Amino acid sequence: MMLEIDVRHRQGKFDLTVGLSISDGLTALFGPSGSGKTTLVNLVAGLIRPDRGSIAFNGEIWVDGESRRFVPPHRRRIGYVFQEARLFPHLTVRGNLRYGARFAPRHQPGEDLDRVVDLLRIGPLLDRRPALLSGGEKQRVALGRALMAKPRLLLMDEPLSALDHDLKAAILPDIERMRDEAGIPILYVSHSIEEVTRLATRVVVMDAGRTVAIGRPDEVLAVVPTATGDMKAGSFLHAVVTGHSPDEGLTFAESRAGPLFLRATDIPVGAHIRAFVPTSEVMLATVRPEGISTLNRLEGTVETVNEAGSAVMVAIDCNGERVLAEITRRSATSLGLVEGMPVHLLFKAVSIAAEGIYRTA
Ligand SMILES: Nc1ncnc2c1ncn2[C@@H]1O[C@H](COP(=O)(O)OP(=O)(O)OP(=O)(O)O)[C@@H](O)[C@H]1O
Repeated sequence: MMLEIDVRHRQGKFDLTVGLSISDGLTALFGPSGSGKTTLVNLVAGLIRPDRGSIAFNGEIWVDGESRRFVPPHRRRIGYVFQEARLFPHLTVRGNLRYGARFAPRHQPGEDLDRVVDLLRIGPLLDRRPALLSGGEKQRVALGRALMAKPRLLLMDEPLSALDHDLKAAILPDIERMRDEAGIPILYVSHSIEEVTRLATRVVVMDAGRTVAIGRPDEVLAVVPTATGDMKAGSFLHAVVTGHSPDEGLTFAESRAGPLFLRATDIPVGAHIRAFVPTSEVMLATVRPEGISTLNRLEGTVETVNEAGSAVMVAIDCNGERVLAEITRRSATSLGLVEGMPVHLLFKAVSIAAEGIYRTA
């Protein structure tokens, strides 16, 4: 499958200009609030008509400004799952699923109910009405209802953001199965690095109506837009929470790179986390520093030294964890940094923002 998007659309002061090809798998649209993710999804769904440009799916033109062609939403055969499940309250789960099948094309029967029920583990819920379901169960049924229509493309706009952490964790494997077994391409909007790293085969990072990075999650998520819309480069350290010290306002964690001291969180001991360390916060030293307040002190080997604008980006391998440090050219020269050189890394506990610490399992 290939979805080709080349559109320009204005909404008040907001201007979206996107040229993008999306293929099979789960493509995550990621970016700060107001960056245009929902607008892009609505353009693909046919809920908004772009000012200019075209959208084509497998060569079938859905929108084209020049020829004024516009295929209405119900003819595109797209499944759409929103933040809230929007189930019919008067129908049982089975009734909601069967309703979805009514939108399957005439010449093709709807998806097999048993298969969808198995895929999403909703068998025990079939005779219940939505009012008696938990948030996570409702969302699973909404996914099932979308699948029953045999969509050619599934759009999911923050489908898990209303769920608490445990419900999210329970439903993520279902979405993975949908991605891998149902074989339907998915365009998935999310704010959560945790969801995106786990689910996406490809990530499109958006900022202010533009695509600013496209690639595999591990390639592009080292550059994350902040809530203010700025781009912030950094690296993720994977660690396990080992303890808390509320009096000191600290959480302790252990990573392959060494012990980490983080701002206090309520993530339980034993949980796996990722901590986003901004490149600008990492200091480098060639000798072990003594008598300083900085709590995080790691050791590693210089992997690469690359010029990045007026600064230098140094990648350091810390026992398998890769940390990026941005330093001035002057510092890089005075330290004599070269590949293979052992270095000490320092960053303060407070240099990792609370929202830069994510639970992964
Ligand atoms: N109907 C509209 N008229 C004018 N401006 C609009 C309209 N709808 C959305 N916008 C603006 O377009 C921009 C993009 O909105 P959009 O909802 O696509 O962002 P988003 O990335 O999905 O954000 P969020 O993550 O908060 O859902 C925002 O600045 C928003 O205020």
